[in-house]
Amino acid sequence: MSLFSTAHPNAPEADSRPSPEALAMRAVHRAVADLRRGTPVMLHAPGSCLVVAAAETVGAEGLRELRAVGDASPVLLLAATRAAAVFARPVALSAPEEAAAALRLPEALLAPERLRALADPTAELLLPESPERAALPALATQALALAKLGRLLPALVAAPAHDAEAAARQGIAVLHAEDLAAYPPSAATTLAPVAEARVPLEDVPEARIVAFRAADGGIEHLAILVGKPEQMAAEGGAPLVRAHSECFTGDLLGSLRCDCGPQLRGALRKMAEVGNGVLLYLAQEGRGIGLVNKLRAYTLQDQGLDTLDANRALGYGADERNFLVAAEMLRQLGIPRVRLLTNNPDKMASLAACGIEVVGREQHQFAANGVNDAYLATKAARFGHLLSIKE
Ligand SMILES: Nc1nc2c(ncn2[C@@H]2O[C@H](COP(=O)(O)OP(=O)(O)OP(=O)(O)O)[C@@H](O)[C@H]2O)c(=O)[nH]1
Ligand SMILES: [Zn+2]
Repeated sequence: MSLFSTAHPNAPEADSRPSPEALAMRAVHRAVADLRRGTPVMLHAPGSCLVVAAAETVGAEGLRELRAVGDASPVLLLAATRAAAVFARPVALSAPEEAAAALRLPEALLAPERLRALADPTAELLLPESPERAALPALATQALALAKLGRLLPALVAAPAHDAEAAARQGIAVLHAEDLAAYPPSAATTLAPVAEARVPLEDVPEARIVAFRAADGGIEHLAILVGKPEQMAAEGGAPLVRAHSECFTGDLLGSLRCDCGPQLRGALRKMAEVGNGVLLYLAQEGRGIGLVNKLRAYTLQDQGLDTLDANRALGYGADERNFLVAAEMLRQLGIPRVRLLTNNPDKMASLAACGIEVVGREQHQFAANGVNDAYLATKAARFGHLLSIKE
């Protein structure tokens, strides 16, 4: 029987439609993918529409499309921290919750390379004229949140619009603001194990890897199981667990800028020593800002900012992670109680808030290496990590 035959046993019923949640998630993914490609998308809420494109990816074609759909000339939306640097002075925000500012875009600035430079604090900012502030359009903060979901710089060309249907007819993805607001929790609940294999490791001969995939189409999260932690949990024990956020540079290349490599290998060695444990390898590169933005943050750190202020200069928060995914993986593995290998009290609180019983903490500190000393000191001083730092 052909896979495409309508008589296929798994063919959907004629009247079966995806659930509202599935449709909402699909709309977010399409919007994120379009922003990453430089295509405009439209955000829609009762009474307002905003058409936006990412300043770092949009090209001439995307700008033409955006202007064809927008009602007024576009402005540039920036996170408040980035706006302050562009205006070369702190931006007075009218309300404390206002985390964004808008900039007028005269024709000279409405060019892809100018927009990229305005968005990116590591680029040289050569402005033909001094920038002026514009009124912040409705849905601006939601639009910037969408850019962050795509791990893009929170910087968007934006124009108010009135007709979502006309935009859809032009092939522009339309996203309801409420679907975007509901997105992060709904994505974590769709996690499911998709593959499992025995993978003997240098330090852990008895290791298994279980890969979990979410319906968000993102990179899979991995659980590395040492020994039989599920059995220990079933008998009421609390296995050793490390929730480790991916760090391409530290984990894979042995970068000296951070402590991730030693923490990863050290956690696995510790679990091998005690006979069991779970290392959750979470696809949360750069504390959730993605590898590209982490590299930008490193450039800013070489210019004198610390790891926290570098994130803020990019328009991101100090730590964009949540541990819903980690909690869901533990639940599905049958491990509701854990002893956590960490120096980060927020990680413990965050897992506990997601329903995991954290019965204890094991210190997970490794000696500074001469390059990461300031990074570790910042973690202790500004993130509240429980590290003992030698003066
Ligand atoms: N944005 C940013 N991310 C970084 C930087 N250095 C390391 N990271 C990322 O930070 C994450 C490492 O965090 P973890 O080791 O999981 O956790 P932690 O918050 O340090 O807490 P511990 O459990 O005590 O290690 C990884 O995703 C790294 O890519 C940096 O300078 N900037
Ligand atoms: Zn790292």
